This record gives sequence, C-alpha cells and structure tokens, in this order.
Amino acid sequence: MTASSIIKPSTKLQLFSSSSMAMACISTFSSSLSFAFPRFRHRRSSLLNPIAHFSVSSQLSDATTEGGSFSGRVGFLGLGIMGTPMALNLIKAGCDVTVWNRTKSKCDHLVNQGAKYQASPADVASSCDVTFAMLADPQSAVDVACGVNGAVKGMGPGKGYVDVSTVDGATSKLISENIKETGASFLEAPVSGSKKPAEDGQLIFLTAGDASLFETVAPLLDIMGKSKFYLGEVGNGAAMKLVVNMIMGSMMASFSEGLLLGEKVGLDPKVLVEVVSQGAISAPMFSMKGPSMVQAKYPTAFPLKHQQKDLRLALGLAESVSQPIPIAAAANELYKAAKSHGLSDQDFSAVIEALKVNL
Ligand SMILES: NC(=O)C1=CN([C@@H]2O[C@H](COP(=O)(O)OP(=O)(O)OC[C@H]3O[C@@H](n4cnc5c(N)ncnc54)[C@H](OP(=O)(O)O)[C@@H]3O)[C@@H](O)[C@H]2O)C=CC1
Ligand SMILES: O=CCCC(=O)O
Repeated sequence: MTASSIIKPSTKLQLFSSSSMAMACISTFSSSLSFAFPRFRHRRSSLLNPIAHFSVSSQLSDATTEGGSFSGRVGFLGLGIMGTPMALNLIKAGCDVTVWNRTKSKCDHLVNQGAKYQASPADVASSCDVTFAMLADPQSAVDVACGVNGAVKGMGPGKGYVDVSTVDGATSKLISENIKETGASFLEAPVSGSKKPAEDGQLIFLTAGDASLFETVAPLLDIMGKSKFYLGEVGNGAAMKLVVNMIMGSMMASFSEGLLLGEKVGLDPKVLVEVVSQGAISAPMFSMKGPSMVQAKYPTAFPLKHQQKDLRLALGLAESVSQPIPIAAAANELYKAAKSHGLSDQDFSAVIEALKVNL
C-alpha cells in the first residue's frame, strides 16, 4: 500500500498522528539510523506504531531516504527567532545544512556550527535536495520562493520545498503552484510551538501537500519537532495553524484583561496567575508568560506583530466561509492598538500594555 492510498479523498481534513505516518519512515530502520541521527535513539520507540504499514514512495532520489533516514542536503531559508534554532537542531543532528537569510550576518553562527552558506534562495534550492523556509509573513514567503533569485529558480524534479512559515492558504497555494511547475514537490508545514520548543526540538508540524515529500522529510521533522500531522491538501495546514493562533491570540487578550481588572480591584496578580494555573482554564501559556507580564516584561518569543498578522489572516479565513469570529475580531483590534504603541517586536504578551490607561 502506498502512502497516497491511505488518504481518503472524501475526507477534507485528514489527521495522521506523528506515530502513524512516521511508521512509514521508521518501520525498516536499521541501527544505522541512530548512528546518522543520534536523537532518534530516544525517539524511535515512541514513533513505532504497529497499526500503520505502508511503503515509502518518495519522489526524491533514493540516496536521500536510504534506510528511512534523510541523508540528502537540506536548505534553510529564514533565520529569525524560529528558523535559527530549527536549522541548528538539524546541524546538531548531523544533517548537511545550507543556509540563507536576508540579513546575512544571521547566518554566521550557523556557519560556525557547520552549515554551508549560499548567496540566494535560488542557490540554496539548487544545491539542496530539500529546502525549508521560515519567513515572517505571506509577502516575504512569496518573495523568497517566487521572487528574483527566489527558491523556485533553483527547484526542479527530484527536489522538495517545505514552507514552515505561518501564511494563509492562498499564499501557500501560490507558492505550491510555482514550486510544482518546476517538477519539484511541495509541503506546507507551519508549526505550533514557540522559541523554546524550537530550541528543544519540540515543535508540532501541521503539514499538507505532497504526501511523498511528507514521508521523505519525516526524519527531519522528527529532529525539529515532537509531533506532526498530515492534513491533506495544501491550505489545510495553514488553516489549522491560523485557527490555533486565533484561539491563542484571543486567550492572551482575555488573560490580559483579567490581570488588569484583578489588579484594579485590589487582587494580587501573582496570586491570580497561581489560581488560574490550578483550575480548568490552566494553560502553559498563562503559567509561562503570566509572571513576566505581572512585571511588565515581555521578552520576545513570539513577536506581537506576527500574532496580529495571524489574527488578520484568521479573519480573512473566517470571512471566506462567512463564519462570525467576533471575539477574535476584537482581539485583533487590541493587537493593532499595541502595534501603534510601538510594541510590534515585543512578545505578543505585551498586548496587555494596550489595555493600560495613560499608556
Ligand atoms: N516566534 C514564534 O514563536 C513563532 C513564529 N511562527 C511563525 O514563523 C514565522 C517566522 O517567525 P519568527 O522566526 O518568530 O520571525 P522573525 O521575525 O524572528 O524572523 C522572520 C524571518 O523572515 C525574514 N524576512 C522578513 N521579511 C523578509 C523579506 N521581505 N525577504 C526575505 N526575508 C524576510 C527575516 O529576515 P531578516 O533577518 O533579514 O529580517 C527573518 O529571517 C512567522 O510566520 C511566524 O508567524 C510560528 C510559530 C511560532
Ligand atoms: O505562531 C506562534 C505560536 C506560538 C506558540 O504556539 O506558542
């Protein structure tokens, strides 16, 4: 049975857990896998799933997927807060990584750690088997993929492009079409999880597009993340990511209101954070960010400008299907106000500042 045969065309959103799809790549693993990628030593047992059995049918050359691991050349475009630790984890795992970033100096650390450098996205794509892109927003994702000296210029049959940026479905489809016109494969794979999960290789990949490319890059996703979902056609990964971040943005706005209201009526915000952490609305996000928000500190993990971008894109998604999302719309206004107060590059928890009187 091939990977594509397990995808039911009648199901619009297909959820394959990490363990089931990863089985395709690891069921025939030999001990050479843990030799090539040391981190697999403590991960592969948790990925084994006796239910899923299907063969790997990759469009990439056999050399890149031999033994179920990925031994090809990996490109990485975009070395910001997320791209840097993701690429670094690939390097540390022994991958052959080539990097590019608009601001060249951000490549230096990775080159010192063993990465190669190329002067343009096209050069990276042409020198690599698979190229990842982690860019700020739809415009930059399109520019880097399809612009002058964009990755498309270096793509072709046998290659793959994996866009892990958070963009809307239309943008992802545009990039996919341009990549696939060259004969290459495309996967969208936005991530849930922030700076620390990226550093710790604990991201959650929300993928859609070419199933064969998903299988091929599964070992790489397993280095950078703790789980991966394959969701079917291009646009579904973007939609999943935007819905999740829409919920997150509204949660943070509501939490901010609660902290300030509590304080105004004389409650100790530190105690409020503790109470929240023990009850039904407990969330890692509140426990992690609450204590620094109480001190009006917002060390950037997820920039506020990106959270507002995601709310804007989620509003567009909702509009496209006539779904009311009034809470998210109100939250979006708050993030816009925070941006206008110069908080774009602070962590998104700085949205609380937009609620403070006399800002
Ligand atoms: N931070 C987080 O917690 C998470 C972020 N994301 C998403 O991941 C993506 C990247 O986020 P993050 O790393 O935080 O963002 P950063 O702002 O830290 O990095 C953005 C990257 O995009 C590049 N870039 C921006 N504009 C252009 C352009 N016009 N042309 C070429 N390159 C450009 C930047 O290059 P340069 O260095 O030259 O500015 C940089 O490499 C975003 O889509 C974000 O929504 C997803 C999950 C979590
Ligand atoms: O897009 C950013 C997501 C941040 C997170 O999941 O913690």
